[in-house]
Amino acid sequence: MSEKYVVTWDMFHMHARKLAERLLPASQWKGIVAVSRGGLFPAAVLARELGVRHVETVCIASYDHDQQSDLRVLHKAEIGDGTGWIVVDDLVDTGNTARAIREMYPQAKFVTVFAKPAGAELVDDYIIDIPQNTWIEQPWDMGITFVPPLSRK
Ligand SMILES: O=P(O)(O)OC[C@H]1O[C@H](OP(=O)(O)OP(=O)(O)O)[C@H](O)[C@@H]1O
Ligand SMILES: O=c1[nH]c(=O)c2nc[nH]c2[nH]1
Ligand SMILES: [Mg+2]
Repeated sequence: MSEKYVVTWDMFHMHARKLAERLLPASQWKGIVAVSRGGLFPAAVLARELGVRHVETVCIASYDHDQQSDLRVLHKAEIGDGTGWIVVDDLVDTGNTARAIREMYPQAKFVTVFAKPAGAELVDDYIIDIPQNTWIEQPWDMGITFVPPLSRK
């Protein structure tokens, strides 16, 4: 990936809240399924904003840091075809994970915070468009580090 898009916790929280607003009224939902691990973060915000207490997971791994590998489903929430459920992930990139989710839960409302063009059409809603050649650096993958002053560079 040639570019980087750095996401702070504040920005992530703001975008996730905006996503929650678009999922009102909350009474239409039976619960939320987080696509673990990335989806756990927006799922917590959606659950809080929508007053949802029933939160499930579908556990999928497809990247070793930034290297894509075979998609592995480690755990699957038993929610039938997904009717009345929100399924949330942090982002859609190539769309591989999204395609697997669609197959598992065809009737669920599948949402993400970020979407790249190759996967954008596979989600029902998302907040921020990101170019395909850009790696999204999520706040849970970063830490605060010392930056030397300009005069010492
Ligand atoms: O559209 P795709 O190309 O499938 O990429 C999107 C998926 O990749 C990341 O998960 P990852 O497999 O890295 O696991 P993690 O959520 O545990 O970090 C991200 O959280 C999405 O679930
Ligand atoms: O942190 C991440 N940033 C990305 O851009 C991405 N694409 C797939 N998986 C990803 N994880
Ligand atoms: Mg993920």
